[in-house]
Amino acid sequence: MEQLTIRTGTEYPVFIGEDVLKETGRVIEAMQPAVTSILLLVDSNVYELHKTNIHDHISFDALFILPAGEKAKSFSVYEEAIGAALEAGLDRHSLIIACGGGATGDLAGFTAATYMRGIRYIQVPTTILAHDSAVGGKTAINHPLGKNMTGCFHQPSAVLYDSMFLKTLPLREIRSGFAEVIKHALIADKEFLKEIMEEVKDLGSLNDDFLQYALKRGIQIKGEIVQKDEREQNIRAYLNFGHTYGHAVEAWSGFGKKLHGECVMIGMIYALHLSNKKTGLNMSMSDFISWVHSLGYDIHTDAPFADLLALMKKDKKNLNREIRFVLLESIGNPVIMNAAPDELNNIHDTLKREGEIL
Ligand SMILES: NC(=O)c1ccc[n+]([C@@H]2O[C@H](COP(=O)([O-])OP(=O)(O)OC[C@H]3O[C@@H](n4cnc5c(N)ncnc54)[C@H](O)[C@@H]3O)[C@@H](O)[C@H]2O)c1
Ligand SMILES: O=C(O)C(=O)C[C@@H](O)[C@H](O)[C@H](O)COP(=O)(O)O
Ligand SMILES: [Zn+2]
Repeated sequence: MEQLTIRTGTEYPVFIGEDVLKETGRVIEAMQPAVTSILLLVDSNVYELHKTNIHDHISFDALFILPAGEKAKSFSVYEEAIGAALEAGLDRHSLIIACGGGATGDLAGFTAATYMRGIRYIQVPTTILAHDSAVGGKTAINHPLGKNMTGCFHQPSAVLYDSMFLKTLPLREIRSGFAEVIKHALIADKEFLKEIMEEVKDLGSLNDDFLQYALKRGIQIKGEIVQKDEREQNIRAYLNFGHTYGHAVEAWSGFGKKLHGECVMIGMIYALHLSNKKTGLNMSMSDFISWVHSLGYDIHTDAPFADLLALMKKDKKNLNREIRFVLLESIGNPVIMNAAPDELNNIHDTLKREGEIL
């Protein structure tokens, strides 16, 4: 087990590796002021698959089982979660534990952030993708008009990332989650990207040690950015690389139909092409894209550009009605630039015409 520390407005530990779940009791006992009661919010699939371990290592006063995956990030489930907290009698010194993937973490974090104007929560991430979502304190639910449109920044009190959970992940979820690992490499660390591209040839047989290393490196990269800009006033937007076009595809497809990481991969390829045009990024796209294809990513959407544009016009990064994209000047060097609808349309058309990706 390894420990990282995230220092934002508050400071919290991230435990990562084997047997981390066993630390839950110790972590909660150390919290000040003392925790009065605990509500566990858990993804339904995770609860079915890991019930014994969850009951053995997490003690809680009330349990609320969430619909699996993205369905949890809705206004109706949010209302139910607040209801569960009220029925359980949670007070201002109570604790919510989020056990599941990014959807569970985002919903549980938002519930904790808003229940009685804010109580503490702990993240127990169970997916590869959640190396990203469990750290940094972005919480949210979706709106049909856009992804994560209602939410706030609320840092967890601790993150307990036990590798045992990852053993039951379906390949499609491994692939989705790994897109965010690749994102962290692209925005911050050229050597890390090289290592990943050399090491990872088959996402169905990832080496355990390499995976732990890659998740830890991803968390470090995210942590370094979030510590400098907790509330996305400037450089935190780099973590949104691939998300402008990606979130539009995700919303257009109907939340949960295409997975978040699948859409981020589409969005990253789009953003790399846009970077080639706008920043002069000098990157061999064909090597990268053939590696991405070999890992089984389906880089295809039927979404018409006009629909995606309407969604991108609502992106949270936009200012003064200008669409702002995170682009790369080189691997590891992101930059934020305005992008006009015409140039975005050109990239979309070119990629379609070449049949290369979209
Ligand atoms: N807050 C942030 O900073 C942040 C960062 C990245 C992504 N996100 C959000 O995270 C969400 C995606 O998260 P995700 O990819 O973890 O997906 P998820 O939470 O939707 O879970 C994906 C699927 O995997 C199942 N699952 C979870 N853990 C499992 C396990 N250990 N074994 C077997 N099945 C398991 C779930 O039941 C679900 O069906 C999106 O809503 C995205 O917007 C948030
Ligand atoms: O932590 C961040 O900041 C990110 O942008 C990480 C993203 O991977 C994540 O999907 C996040 O939820 C997107 O945030 P949003 O502000 O675009 O909704
Ligand atoms: Zn993301």
